[in-house]
Amino acid sequence: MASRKKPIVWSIAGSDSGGGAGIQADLATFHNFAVHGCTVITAITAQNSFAVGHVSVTPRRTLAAQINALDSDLPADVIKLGMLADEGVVSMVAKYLEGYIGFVVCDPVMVSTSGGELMATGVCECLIEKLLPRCDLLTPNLSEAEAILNRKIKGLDEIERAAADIVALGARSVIITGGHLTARNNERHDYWTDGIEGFWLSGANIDTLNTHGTGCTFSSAIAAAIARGYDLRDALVIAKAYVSQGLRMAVQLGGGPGPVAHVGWPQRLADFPSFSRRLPALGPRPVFPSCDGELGLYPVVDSADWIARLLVCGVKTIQLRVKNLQGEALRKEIQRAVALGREYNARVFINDFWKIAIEEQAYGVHLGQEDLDVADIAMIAKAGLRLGVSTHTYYEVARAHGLRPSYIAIGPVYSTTSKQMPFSPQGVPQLRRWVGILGGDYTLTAIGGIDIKRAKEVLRTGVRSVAMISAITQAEDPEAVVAELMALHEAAAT
Ligand SMILES: Cc1ncc(COP(=O)(O)OP(=O)(O)O)c(N)n1
Ligand SMILES: Cc1nc(C(=O)O)sc1CCOP(=O)(O)O
Repeated sequence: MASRKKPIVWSIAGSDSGGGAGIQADLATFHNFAVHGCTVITAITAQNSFAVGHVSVTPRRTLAAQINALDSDLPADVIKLGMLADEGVVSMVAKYLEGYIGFVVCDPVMVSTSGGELMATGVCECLIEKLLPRCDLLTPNLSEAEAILNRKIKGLDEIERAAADIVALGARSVIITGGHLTARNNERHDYWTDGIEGFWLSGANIDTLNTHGTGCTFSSAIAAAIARGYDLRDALVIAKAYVSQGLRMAVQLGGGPGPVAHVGWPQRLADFPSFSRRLPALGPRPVFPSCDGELGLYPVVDSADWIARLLVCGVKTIQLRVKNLQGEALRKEIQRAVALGREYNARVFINDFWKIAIEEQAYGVHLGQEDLDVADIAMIAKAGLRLGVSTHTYYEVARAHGLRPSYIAIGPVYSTTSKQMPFSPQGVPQLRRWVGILGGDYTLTAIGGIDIKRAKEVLRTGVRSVAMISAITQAEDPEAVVAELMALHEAAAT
């Protein structure tokens, strides 16, 4: 018998006879994420796109029988909680979760899109007391967050405080989603926090009436992405993209709001959110100049001597990545690199040292994700420098996308010996996926473990630039390697 490879996700939620929300939305989502969905049906609702007509809460014995049947044979990698109609259901689920060690995502379903009550009065308190402490992530919309906190959330500015207060009630983390209150700059902004750090995810404001099942789909997409091995922050980005895509593709099927569409892994950048630490300000964001065409071969070197040696060979993009100099010696190295760039009409990017790069009027700076926490991004844009940003995951791409940089670096494609990496190689298929998502809007470069042989398959993904350290700087004949790599880039461009 073949061994089990597919992750298992349970949905403990209500059935929606209309097929747009609840268990039905969860299973459609799980299928799209290639995880196996198991269900514990907590209630049967008779509903269509207009209204919830009838709710029948599952008898205790039937609820327990479903849980026991799954627990003994199909244990959950992740559990997603949806409609928990009454205190009995909440208590039984909470009891089961006492012995469960996996990740729990809870969508505190209270009211349907059509306005039907899906949680009895008083159950919210029980949920707060018994379930919240066992939730790794709670995904309330604004009105659910208001019900949990028993107060109105009056503006975008109050959302961060509300989220922190929900965490203080016991949930390990929370993301507050959607609602008219969160629209700004024609985007919708969701806020996540675990009480220690927090961030906003901003996505397109999709103008549709067909929003039935949005919350269920979002929470089950997060659960499925986590079961697939993604980190929580990546799962949030992927799930928001999945829902945006679903809203964009949604069609009206009955007379009322139609269901969110389930059309596979998100593919378009327009559906992906961007990330920001603080509430996005009203008005336009800083603008970075473009890189004036594809970057082509992109050596990353540690001295101005290397820059001089490679620019003579015709290299048109290069990065000074110095880790062992400071003070005047560092400034002199950067000054020389900038001057060489001017002399050879090449793009010279300065890694990390954005202040000196501005002072010396470099062509551009390259920043890693940690640098983004400390660099003055607006100042770099105002000085007219190009910005390149490293990315390794969905969350980091969302963060880069929030800045609209001049280029995005994707890595590591393969494992690298030039840098200690906390990330596994992304691989060529994922690079190809990134080229599909980002390539129409961003200049890209691929980095990490790429040598001449691998450069061929990397360039076949459609990426038009390969960045590399060791394949050039450790080569016996760097000039010959550079000539061959430049020819490969030229061939790929034609
Ligand atoms: C083109 C390119 N891509 C990625 C990196 C890595 O930058 P960063 O994450 O800042 O890490 P360090 O280079 O500082 O170790 C890069 N330098 N260039
Ligand atoms: C500096 C660096 N950044 C990476 C990233 O993925 O962000 S990979 C990497 C090292 C690239 O060196 P080599 O070409 O020798 O593998």
